[in-house]
Amino acid sequence: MNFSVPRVDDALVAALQHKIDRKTKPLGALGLLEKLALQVGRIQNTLSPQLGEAQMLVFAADHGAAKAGVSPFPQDVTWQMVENYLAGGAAINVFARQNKIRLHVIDAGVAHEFGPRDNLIDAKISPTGTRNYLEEPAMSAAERDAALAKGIEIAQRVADSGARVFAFGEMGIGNTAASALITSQLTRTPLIDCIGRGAGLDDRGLEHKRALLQRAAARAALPADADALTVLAEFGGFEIAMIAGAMIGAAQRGGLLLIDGFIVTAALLVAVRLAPEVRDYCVFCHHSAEPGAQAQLKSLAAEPLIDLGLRLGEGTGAALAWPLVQSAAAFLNEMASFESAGVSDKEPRG
Ligand SMILES: Cc1cc2ncn([C@H]3O[C@H](COP(=O)(O)O)[C@@H](O)[C@H]3O)c2cc1C
Ligand SMILES: O=C(O)c1cccnc1
Repeated sequence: MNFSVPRVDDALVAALQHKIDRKTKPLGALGLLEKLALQVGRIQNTLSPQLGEAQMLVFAADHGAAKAGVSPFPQDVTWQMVENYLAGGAAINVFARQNKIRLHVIDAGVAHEFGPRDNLIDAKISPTGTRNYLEEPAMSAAERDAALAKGIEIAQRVADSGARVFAFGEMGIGNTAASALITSQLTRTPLIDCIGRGAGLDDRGLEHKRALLQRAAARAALPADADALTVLAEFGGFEIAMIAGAMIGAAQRGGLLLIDGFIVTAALLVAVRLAPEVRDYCVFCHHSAEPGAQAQLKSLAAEPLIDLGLRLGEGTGAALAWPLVQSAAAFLNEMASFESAGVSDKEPRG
């Protein structure tokens, strides 16, 4: 499999910074939007970046450990929510419609037979979801590699239709637990600091999730320096693996990556271990309320654009932040400069 991603070009950094600085505003006055404009220009290697329509890829899959009680919701909610996406009724449907984002729903391994359906991409790695990592590795090396390859292929296919902006979302009951295990291992953070309430566990449920995940980590007994591929196969899930692949595929095509929530960022931790260059294509959209997000963002040196206290996933944080990304490109392309507007940029001297 080819994980190689080109480095983001820095040939235009000085020219982009000059263009940003000559806009009719005090230096740096557009704050984070200025960094974003510079990043978008660098990724597209132009002073006039064009974003076009954003593509939201929502990957769904089931987790064997869900039946052990790591989530307050039953596993069936995964396929039921996929039906909700297809019917247009979930939060991500609403925000994608509102902000004119194209939604792609991908079955990476949901334990449910959907049959042939319009608007559902069938990329099932297994008809039953991952295995229970409390007992054995969640996936085989072959399954993991198939999921990564499929993710690369899907993102590249979307890129080849002309897309330049990719957002990632997920649905999979139990996937905050898998993400906690991955995050703890790849950022070398104590597991306890990576485990949160997910879809809404109460205090007792949280204690139970902590105990189960400590058991899972003890069973896997990975060395501290275990590589990302091993960690991914150990804890899953198929949606996380496919998102990691899709991130690599999108970056290989020079796309801008909009990163949402805790699970998507766990997938990114895997992707950057496989291809470190992916990091520079990422815009961190929303600061997840899951406690493990702290370790993720620190390890990626990331500063999310917004914090609305969301703890939903589905790509909602990315969909909500998309207009800000558009604003960054718009000011770079459309705002007048001191010269073009005839605005004085200095006190006259002498
Ligand atoms: C109705 C419903 C809709 C959702 N949409 C996203 N999630 C979110 O919750 C799940 C992760 O939480 P946990 O690890 O605790 O199961 C994921 O599916 C995630 O996308 C949802 C969860 C539910 C219940
Ligand atoms: O931050 C997330 O992505 C998240 C948090 C809780 C539940 N589902 C997703």
